[in-house]
Amino acid sequence: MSSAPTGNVYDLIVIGSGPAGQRAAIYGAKLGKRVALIEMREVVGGACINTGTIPSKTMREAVLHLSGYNYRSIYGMNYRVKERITMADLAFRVQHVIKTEIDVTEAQLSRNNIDMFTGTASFVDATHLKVTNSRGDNVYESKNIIIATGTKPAASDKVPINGTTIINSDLVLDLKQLPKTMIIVGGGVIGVEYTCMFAALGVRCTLIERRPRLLEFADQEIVEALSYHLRDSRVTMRLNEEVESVVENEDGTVTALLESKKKVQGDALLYAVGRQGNVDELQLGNIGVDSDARGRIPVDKDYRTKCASVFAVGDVIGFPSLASVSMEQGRISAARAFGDESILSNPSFYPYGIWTIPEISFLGKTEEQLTEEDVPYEVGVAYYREIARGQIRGDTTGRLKLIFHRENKSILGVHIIGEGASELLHIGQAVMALGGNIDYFVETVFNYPTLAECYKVAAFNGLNRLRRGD
Ligand SMILES: Cc1cc2nc3c(=O)[nH]c(=O)nc-3n(C[C@H](O)[C@H](O)[C@H](O)COP(=O)(O)OP(=O)(O)OC[C@H]3O[C@@H](n4cnc5c(N)ncnc54)[C@H](O)[C@@H]3O)c2cc1C
Ligand SMILES: NC(=O)c1ccc[n+]([C@@H]2O[C@H](COP(=O)([O-])OP(=O)(O)OC[C@H]3O[C@@H](n4cnc5c(N)ncnc54)[C@H](O)[C@@H]3O)[C@@H](O)[C@H]2O)c1
Repeated sequence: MSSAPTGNVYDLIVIGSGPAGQRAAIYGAKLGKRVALIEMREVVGGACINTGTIPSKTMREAVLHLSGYNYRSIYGMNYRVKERITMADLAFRVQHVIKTEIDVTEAQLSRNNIDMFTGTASFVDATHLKVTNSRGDNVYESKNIIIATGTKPAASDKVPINGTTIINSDLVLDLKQLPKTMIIVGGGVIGVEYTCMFAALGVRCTLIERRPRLLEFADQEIVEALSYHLRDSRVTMRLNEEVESVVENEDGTVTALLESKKKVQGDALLYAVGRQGNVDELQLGNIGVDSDARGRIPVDKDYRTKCASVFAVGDVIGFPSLASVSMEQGRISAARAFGDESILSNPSFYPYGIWTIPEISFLGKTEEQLTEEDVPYEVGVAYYREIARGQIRGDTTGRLKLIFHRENKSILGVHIIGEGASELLHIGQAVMALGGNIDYFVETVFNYPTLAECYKVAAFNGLNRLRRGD
């Protein structure tokens, strides 16, 4: 065993400063422990602040604002806040928010007396880490180590990412100009979110997905509603098609070669076929821990790896790979490391927010899952077009769908597509988590005119169907 200098001994060391690592470190500090956080990048925040969640959600906001997209149903299809939107317009707002988020995060970490070290961490053994940076190596020691190293975009030898015409989700803002046509490979969350943004900017998009449907974990009816919007935005969807390779053409365009021998040409291509865990640098073999082919580390319910002193949280452990859930896993792992059982969090109530245009949000079961499980359910739906706030906001295509048990009327799922979906979902989440049933919505008065009214309308609709025995 290598020993660390006395000053380098901590109660807890966290590797990675994304949402999982930040929350683990702060929770440890709040328990009064001496905590160090190691980050290989020059800036804190991980994929969440620097390349993933925050940039993509800020870009979406800029797209919606500048394109006037949300108000076209009121002022006409030609309504724009700015003609000729450039990548620089989008990057301007994104860089501002990234900088602010980094500042806020650094302040939180330093306020909690967390020691920050820049460098790449690797395991020497179960309680010692080597941290390497341009100035050399240092060894740190702790009885508790939390891996929160996140993921990077999956790559292929046959897809030459060049940062200009062939990009992955880390490089979207490096595009010098908006392409006229764009190919998006992968109909998962990243591919679909960016397709919506580029389509709202007037880019002709072709979305290629090897499975028969997009977002396969979401409710089918909601995905069908989204597909309607994609087609309406002139997106061509090629489902059941796998991209085998991508080539750069002499005229500067790119061509995706499909397994079916078809070819799709475009000005630019976004490759979004999943993510790969950041485990290569960690030397997990030195602590007897394995990762799978996608770089995911197996853990138990407390996020402990096979090596008792080492936990793993966030995207590096796989599904659901969300910033929200990564934060919670970070807190729980730090708590468990010090025998604190006080945080109880039920994964069945974890929500999903997909920032498509319009956005989608859901929690609980889908109709397909309940049918598979032979659960007797009924559905109540409210359409935004029937809700005053929907008309006021100019979103007349949204809908909220409540799924509830036919016998005890407990809420089994809430699925929303439409502006405000991700915020609106939390009402259903609270009722579900607190064990309420659909009667709550019937008996409760909501502010008017708000989208919350959808819950009441959907509840009445569902109960009427139940009575009629539809
Ligand atoms: C385009 C995109 C959009 C997204 N949108 C959303 C969204 O809307 N909502 C949502 O909830 N989630 C979203 N996500 C997912 C979200 O970003 C991740 O779930 C979250 O960032 C995972 O947090 P993490 O802490 O596990 O890892 P990360 O945020 O990836 O952070 C890991 C950190 O560890 C560092 N690191 C890696 N290896 C080492 C090492 N050996 N030594 C030192 N440091 C190391 C990395 O440099 C990085 O800073 C999105 C992701 C992407 C890519
Ligand atoms: N709003 C959010 O919460 C949000 C937003 C973005 C990303 N994320 C997280 O990031 C993670 C990664 O997202 P992602 O979209 O890259 O991965 P993903 O695994 O969700 O989707 C990748 C898609 O690409 C398809 N695919 C793979 N190879 C292909 C090929 N050769 N040709 C055609 N299609 C192919 C797959 O079938 C799959 O549907 C997700 O797990 C998600 O949790 C979350």
